[in-house]
Amino acid sequence: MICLDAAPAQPQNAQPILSWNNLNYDVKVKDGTRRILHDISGSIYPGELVAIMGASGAGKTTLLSILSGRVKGGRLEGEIKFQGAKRNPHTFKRLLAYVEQEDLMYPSLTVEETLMASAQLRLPNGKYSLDDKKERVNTLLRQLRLSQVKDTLIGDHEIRGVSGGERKRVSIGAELVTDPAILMLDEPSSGLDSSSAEMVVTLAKEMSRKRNLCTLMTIHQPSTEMVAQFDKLILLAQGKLVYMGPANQAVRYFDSLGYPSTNSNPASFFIDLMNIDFSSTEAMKKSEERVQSLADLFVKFQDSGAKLLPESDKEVSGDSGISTIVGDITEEQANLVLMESPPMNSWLSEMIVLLKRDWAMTKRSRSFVWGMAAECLVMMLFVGFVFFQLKKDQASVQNRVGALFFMTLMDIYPVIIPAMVVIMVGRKVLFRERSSGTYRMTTYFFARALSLMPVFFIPYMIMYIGIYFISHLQYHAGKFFIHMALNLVLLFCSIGYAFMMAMIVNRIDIATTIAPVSLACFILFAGNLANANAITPVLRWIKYFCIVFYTYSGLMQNELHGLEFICDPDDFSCYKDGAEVIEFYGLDVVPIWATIVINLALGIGFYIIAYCLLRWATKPRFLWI
Ligand SMILES: Nc1ncnc2c1ncn2[C@@H]1O[C@H](COP(=O)(O)OP(=O)(O)OP(=O)(O)O)[C@@H](O)[C@H]1O
Repeated sequence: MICLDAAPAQPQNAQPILSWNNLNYDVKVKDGTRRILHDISGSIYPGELVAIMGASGAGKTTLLSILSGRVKGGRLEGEIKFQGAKRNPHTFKRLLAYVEQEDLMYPSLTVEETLMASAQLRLPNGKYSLDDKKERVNTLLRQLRLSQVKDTLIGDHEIRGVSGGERKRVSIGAELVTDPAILMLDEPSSGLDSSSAEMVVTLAKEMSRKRNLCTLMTIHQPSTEMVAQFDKLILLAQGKLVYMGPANQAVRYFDSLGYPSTNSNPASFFIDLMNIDFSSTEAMKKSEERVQSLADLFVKFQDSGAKLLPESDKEVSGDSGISTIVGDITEEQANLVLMESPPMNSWLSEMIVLLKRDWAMTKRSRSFVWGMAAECLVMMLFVGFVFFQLKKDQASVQNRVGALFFMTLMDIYPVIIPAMVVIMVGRKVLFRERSSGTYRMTTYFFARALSLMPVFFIPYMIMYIGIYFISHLQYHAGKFFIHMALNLVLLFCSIGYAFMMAMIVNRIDIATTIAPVSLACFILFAGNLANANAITPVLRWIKYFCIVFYTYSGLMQNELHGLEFICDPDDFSCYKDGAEVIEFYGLDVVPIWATIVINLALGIGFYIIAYCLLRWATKPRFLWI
């Protein structure tokens, strides 16, 4: 039938790094289930560059997701072995470098910072010193042709950064900086021009050879030059395997089946052969029959035990200047793979790296940092001068009540919504990093919270101090520090609340709609707009869960106790002293110390809930076999 070579392509005793048998994958559709992959078997070896090709919808991404252990939903059957044994999820995750189609990185970090953070988080400190990690990053920058742009920001649609091709290479670099055994790339050429796409494939080849790394990528329609770089092809059509073998034998294989090449680009020829023609019912039926026949013939071919060998044992790729040895991986190379996953670094060192990374990003969010500082300065002057040098008359009672209420509002509205947006921005990167086990969730959470705090705490403290002295609240050291403590604890609660909301809702537009509504409830029960004692008993208890109520109550008691007001003896409705005001507003129920302690406890509660939600929401729910 076809020209077959007797000898195997791999060394006799070489062990595949990854092998899979009879993979079947079904998903639920409206009228039952649909089989996406049919009985797919295969194996890949260290040092090989393997491409999964097929028309759109053939199942390439699904197969790659299954092999990487990242498929979600549906029903998966079959067997996958890593180095001849059942995969251990933890080990496999740490030895796999997976580059998603979308380049998920922080836009405000530079290329070098991105690679360095990956190296510091993922390379074990016990094995690599800081200098070793720097050296490794520098080598990678050179190998990935990124040295020229190492100080350029990654960028996105808002920040001008590196080009699309360079960004893809950084994504690859961030994964390769570790010692992976397998590199998987989902459509690495998508969105790139032909020369950038070719460069990515060339680099993948170079890395595979240099590091004895098995690289598996899905690719839609590569150029002839790119196909020439691949060692092995996996061709899928309608979820069925129609070819798996040396890349330079595929044309010969189909020719022997009676399908001579009709295109100078082999990839276009394969896609034409495997494509379903939807132009008419008849054309569709014919193309479906052809695909079925190709799949059946490949099963027969595999069952016959025959093997396809590359045309030549050695080829040298001229244009890249990279030595591409096809099909002659030595036995020693084939088995030279890490068996164990690298240990995780200590909690503290992880925390320091993440804090530095988050702080670098926070500092560069100039519009956010300066916007917050400017807002606090403007509000300090505005509020301070509206309530300028409060006296002891009856009008000053209203002004004190209003100034303190406004200050509590300032602690929540302008904090919660921007903080929530900042927390939600890096969500996709977090999912990617958690899927590859880059760090612990506790270190991520602490670093994120701690790096946000100064942006709010520093300008807010200046604002509180400014308003306090401009408005002439009671000049008493003890009262001043209690006033500061009450406001700072509310600020701490607000950031915790922002974390919680950001974890409950996963879309910024929904979160920014829901948050103001929930904040409105806080304000209603704060004790200013509605009298705390006069709210209907059915709802009155809500104030005890309201952070604003405690702060406002504390601020009012702190400021008003000890004040005597000028009161016309004929005016029965005037307040004689602060105690009367506090009593009238119903804010004398909880002592000041308790308002601070309760708010602190509620704030810590928000952070704990946010952390639990973070763990739950970002937990990878992948099918595992
Ligand atoms: N969870 C799912 N539910 C329903 N259909 C699914 C699901 N996952 C995959 N599919 C379908 O399975 C088929 C294969 O999808 P897959 O994304 O693997 O194709 P692909 O070859 O990577 O395509 P493309 O090149 O267009 O990205 C498609 O028809 C897709 O719609």
